[in-house]
Amino acid sequence: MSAEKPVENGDLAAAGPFSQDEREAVYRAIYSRRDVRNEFLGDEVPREVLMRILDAAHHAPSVGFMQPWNFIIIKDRAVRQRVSEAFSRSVKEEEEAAIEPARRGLYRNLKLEGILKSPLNICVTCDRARMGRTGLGRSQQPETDLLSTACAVQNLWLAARVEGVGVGWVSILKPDELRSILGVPEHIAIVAYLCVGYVDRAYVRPELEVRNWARRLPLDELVFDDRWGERAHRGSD
Ligand SMILES: Cc1cc2c(cc1C)N(C[C@H](O)[C@H](O)[C@H](O)COP(=O)(O)O)c1[nH]c(=O)[nH]c(=O)c1N2
Repeated sequence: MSAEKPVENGDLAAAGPFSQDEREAVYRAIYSRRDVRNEFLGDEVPREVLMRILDAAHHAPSVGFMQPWNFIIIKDRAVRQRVSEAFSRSVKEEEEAAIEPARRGLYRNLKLEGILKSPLNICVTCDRARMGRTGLGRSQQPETDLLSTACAVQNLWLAARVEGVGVGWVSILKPDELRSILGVPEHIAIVAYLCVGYVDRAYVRPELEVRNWARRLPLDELVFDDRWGERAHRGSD
């Protein structure tokens, strides 16, 4: 794909607004998407549903249209058992000790993964050399390949939501342990380990908010006008 080609009629189409119902559906997916740990039903997700979700992930934006992702679908219970053990080791040996002592009791009561409870797990990886070492858009920000892969995860998460499928991201795992369990080559970065399965109930607010671990920050405090820290134009827009 290197010969120059002019844009033709038909390469562009009307990009009009969504109808009210369509808008509401998209925002509903965004606001009701949750990180799922414990509510998995265990029923198998049919291949065609899974492929719709992965195709949505595959339509995420990516730097230089690099599409650096791969998706490893993990159903084998023995493999998930090994990942679950790696998770428990990481919690006990490192993460728990890093939590401030006053919050350790609360931390221990949090459920932070559904590796075995969900019927399948997906590991999302990033091939950092897929389009050559530094493709279009990466000369100044090489990490944008990883960011692109995170965009794919978000598409996956939202598409799963509209299919009634819950997703939980587990990052309390050493990438090298995952690499060895899943046979991921050295040059491929591990970006996300996801627990995936049908759910019939979900938290209305983030579970970490419900359990008093953190609260949603007011958007107003996070938005600046023109320069960091400035809120000069608020109310006059
Ligand atoms: C990169 C990354 C990594 C993790 C998470 C998310 C993301 C984006 N989250 C989920 C996280 O706790 C959750 O998104 C927030 O608490 C907000 O809740 P909702 O996603 O809105 O339900 C998460 N949750 C969990 O129980 N164990 C984990 O290891 C992680 N790791």
